[in-house]
Amino acid sequence: MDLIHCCVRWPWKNFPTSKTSLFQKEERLRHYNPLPLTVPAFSNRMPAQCVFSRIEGKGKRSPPPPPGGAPAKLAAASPVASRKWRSSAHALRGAPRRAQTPGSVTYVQSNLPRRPVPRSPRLRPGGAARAPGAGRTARSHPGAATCPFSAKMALASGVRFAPRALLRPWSSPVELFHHDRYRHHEPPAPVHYEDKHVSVVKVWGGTEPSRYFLITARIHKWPSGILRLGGINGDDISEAPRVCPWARRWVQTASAGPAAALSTGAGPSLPLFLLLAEWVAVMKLRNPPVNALSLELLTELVISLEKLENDKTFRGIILTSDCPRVFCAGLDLTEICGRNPAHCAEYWKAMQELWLRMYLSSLVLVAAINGACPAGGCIIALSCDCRVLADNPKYRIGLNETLLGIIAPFWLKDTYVNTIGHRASEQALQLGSLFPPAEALQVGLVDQVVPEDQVQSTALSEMARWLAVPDHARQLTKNMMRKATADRLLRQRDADTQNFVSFVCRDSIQKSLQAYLEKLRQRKG
Ligand SMILES: CC/C=C\C/C=C\C/C=C\CC/C=C/CC(=O)SCCNC(=O)CCNC(=O)[C@H](O)C(C)(C)COP(=O)(O)OP(=O)(O)OC[C@H]1O[C@@H](n2cnc3c(N)ncnc32)[C@H](O)[C@@H]1OP(=O)(O)O
Repeated sequence: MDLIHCCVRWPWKNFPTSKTSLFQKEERLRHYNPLPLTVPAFSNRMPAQCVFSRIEGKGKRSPPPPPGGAPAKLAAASPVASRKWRSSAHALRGAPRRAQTPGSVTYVQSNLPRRPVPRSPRLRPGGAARAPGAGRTARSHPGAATCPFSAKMALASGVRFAPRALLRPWSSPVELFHHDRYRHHEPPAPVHYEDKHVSVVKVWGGTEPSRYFLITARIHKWPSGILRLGGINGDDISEAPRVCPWARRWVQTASAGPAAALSTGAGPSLPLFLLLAEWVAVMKLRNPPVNALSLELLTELVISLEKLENDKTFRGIILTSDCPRVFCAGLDLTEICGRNPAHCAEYWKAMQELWLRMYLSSLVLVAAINGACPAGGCIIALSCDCRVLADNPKYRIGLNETLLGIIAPFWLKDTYVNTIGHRASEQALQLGSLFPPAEALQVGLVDQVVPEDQVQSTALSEMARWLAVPDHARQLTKNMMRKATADRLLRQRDADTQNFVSFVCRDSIQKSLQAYLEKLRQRKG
């Protein structure tokens, strides 16, 4: 099994959603001293992923910070680092204006006016209908002189934003643009911003109401090349054909996870205005040939889930398969065929544990089903919050236990009923139905059926949609919906294990399992 850390642009975890909190933050920010802040580093926990950067002056570029330097320190200080870092604006008040290090990453913010700025609506989406005074707001902002990037962005997009918005360390006009689109329920559209230092070639929005986006940026002052950051299309993170070495390194390390990016010290030195923070793990099942749930794989899955649950950096997991044509073949029949009762018991306990962990996981679990998904494979998928199935008639999904001469235990049945309803489950369970994609969608077993090459990207889109909901509310709701089903197993866990062991150890069942395995092997030949 593989754990791949994949970046999903997700800036909103700490973003105030209610009008009051938004207002409070604005009020605080209004009184910030407009001194330029040198951002010493970044932390993957910072709510601010967007760091405007500018290459100041014509001097030599400063080298990237050494490994274990400021970034590592800040990361170590995390999660309070971001708070400290934000409040450093206060600390700097009254301090002499610092000379900017050429090439250092700085916030684009300066000389903010203290006059009130219209607050609502904060932004208006750009496009043809430019909001009245859009350009004026940005141009008349004294900081605009030293901040052509933001001014131009405002002009180009036609959005009207308060200059102080630039102070908000967790946000940028680009983000605000999308946030606003989100609020107004408008479809996202590519936008184009220009500046002599940086041009954002395109901002690829997700489908509403997701708030992720991928940014393609050209960095003029660096050896030219287009750098695509983000990864909502699944795999664009390493697509950096001709970028400066720092950028390349950052992109490479970023795909290995935030920790790796930090440990090289590559992140903060980049002249990029986008840093990625919130992380989604992509878990790839890799137990060839068919990802049968062996005891080892079950154990691995349980451990990985626990790790990810405990690591507050993660908010979601995309579960998919690394084996061609098969998502998961369900229980590894060799683990229950010809084995002693103790082994069968251990095996079944591991299966229960995995189901309980997945079913009640506080993370968002999205199944990107890129292959056949029978029996236990289907249960793994049903334990997720959302399922995206590749549109291939060979990729069938369902609980086919009866065809093997065995019976789905009550908690498998409950999971089925909770997903597709009683009558459909009654029918499908008795018949051991395996649904092709179109039928699976119709019956409600999966949420989306998409072409095979779009499974991962759709799963990411789905993930963004689920992550758009505040964690606590989503988690409590999930718990409310699923707890009773999980509790039922928790109450009878030992009895269920005994049932399973005595059932599968029966001679008749062993014979039918053997025959089924034999049939599978012969079918191959
Ligand atoms: C009143 C109540 C009382 C008691 C209740 C208590 C307990 C209930 C008891 C039991 C409940 C148990 C619940 C079980 C849930 C399950 O998951 S059972 C497993 C069901 N799985 C299947 O039916 C899937 C079978 N496999 C396939 O259909 C195909 O292999 C698949 C479509 C997945 C892939 O097809 P293909 O790519 O063509 O591969 P092959 O068929 O050629 O297979 C390649 C090799 O893999 C071996 N294999 C396949 N599936 C399994 C498996 N599940 N376990 C182990 N091995 C498997 C196959 O034999 C081939 O092996 P070979 O290479 O030939 O050695």
